[in-house]
Amino acid sequence: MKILLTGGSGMVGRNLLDHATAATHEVVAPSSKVLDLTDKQAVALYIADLQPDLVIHAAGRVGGIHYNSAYQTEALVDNIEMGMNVVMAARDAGVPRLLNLGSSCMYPRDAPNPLSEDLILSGKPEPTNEGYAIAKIAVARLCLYVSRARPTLRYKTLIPCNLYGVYDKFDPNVSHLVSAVIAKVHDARVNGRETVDIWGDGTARREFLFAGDLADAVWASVERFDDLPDLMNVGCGSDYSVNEYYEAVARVLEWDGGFTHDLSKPVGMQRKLVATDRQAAFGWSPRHSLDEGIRLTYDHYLTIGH
Ligand SMILES: NC(=O)C1=CN([C@@H]2O[C@H](COP(=O)(O)OP(=O)(O)OC[C@H]3O[C@@H](n4cnc5c(N)ncnc54)[C@H](OP(=O)(O)O)[C@@H]3O)[C@@H](O)[C@H]2O)C=CC1
Ligand SMILES: C[C@H]1O[C@H](OP(=O)(O)OP(=O)(O)OC[C@H]2O[C@@H](n3cnc4c(=O)[nH]c(N)nc43)[C@H](O)[C@@H]2O)[C@@H](O)[C@@H](O)C1=O
Repeated sequence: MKILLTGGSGMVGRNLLDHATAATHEVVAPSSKVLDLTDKQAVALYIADLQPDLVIHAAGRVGGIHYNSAYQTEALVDNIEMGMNVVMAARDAGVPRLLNLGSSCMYPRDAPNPLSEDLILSGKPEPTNEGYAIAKIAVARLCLYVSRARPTLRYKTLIPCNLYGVYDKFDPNVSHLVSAVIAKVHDARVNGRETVDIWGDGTARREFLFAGDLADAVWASVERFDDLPDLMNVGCGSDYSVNEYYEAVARVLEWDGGFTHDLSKPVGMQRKLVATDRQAAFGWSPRHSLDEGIRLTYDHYLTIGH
């Protein structure tokens, strides 16, 4: 198939391109310099000209809790513009299949865990990523509306839990938990520091999936697209406390220092574990343990000049 991949230079996009299945398709992955997805007309012309069989929308303006709470305008506007432009251009060009990436941030702050797909829009999102969540919900809903109005077009959304992995972002201004902890513990290790700071009291819980596993789930969804539900969580089915993620990184990086807690930092949702019933029924599950994923991510981190 001829596949348009947006976000090909990002963590998810690069893991998708590295996956063996990518080589069995014609994957076209324009960079943001070639195709700015916030430019509605450029996107419409590009997709009408390319006429892909499938679009994988993996582009996004995304950062961890600090970025998303500090840049709510950009998180809302960029993600909603990119998503609307890509979905509407695909619809108008008659692209038959589209796979959109949402996020577990779409779920209401106070929804019961594990978070099942029917809970979307059942309550207010987490304030620290409200703009991002609204954009993600809007684009996921747009996919549903387009498919309902034109049944020959199947536009579906995967809802990944938090992600980490090779090609992740390690800058503390934009990084998510696991990549941030790897950078902080590495810094303590090489500079002989005895303590590392944890944001919050460390009791919040998170589910982190290795990005290589998400890529595998996306390709499995592409290969068995007609069996895929319109909306499906992608997760590892278990979560850990923030404190436990710090302990896991210290274990893998073989650092035996201590931890302090900075209670002035944002904490976000107390828990964010996605339900994996639909994922199990679809017949997919992740392969990497947390320690294996941290090891692979750290090996990558060391290759990029640290
Ligand atoms: N990371 C996570 O924990 C999670 C991520 N997701 C979702 O997965 C997707 C990928 O995330 P991730 O790989 O981590 O993100 P990254 O920040 O690593 O990559 C984002 C990608 O989007 C591209 N992009 C951003 N703005 C534009 C634009 N205006 N035009 C064209 N391309 C643009 C970037 O290109 P460039 O570098 O050129 O700007 C980059 O390729 C996103 O939709 C995100 O919301 C969902 C759940 C968790
Ligand atoms: C995937 C989803 O996830 C994002 O929300 P989030 O899950 O809250 O993001 P996070 O991974 O950055 O934080 C997870 C938890 O970890 C704690 N924490 C401790 N110490 C550090 C630390 O040093 N850095 C960070 N970032 N968090 C820390 C932090 O206090 C919080 O409790 C959305 O913005 C959005 O990007 C989105 O799509």
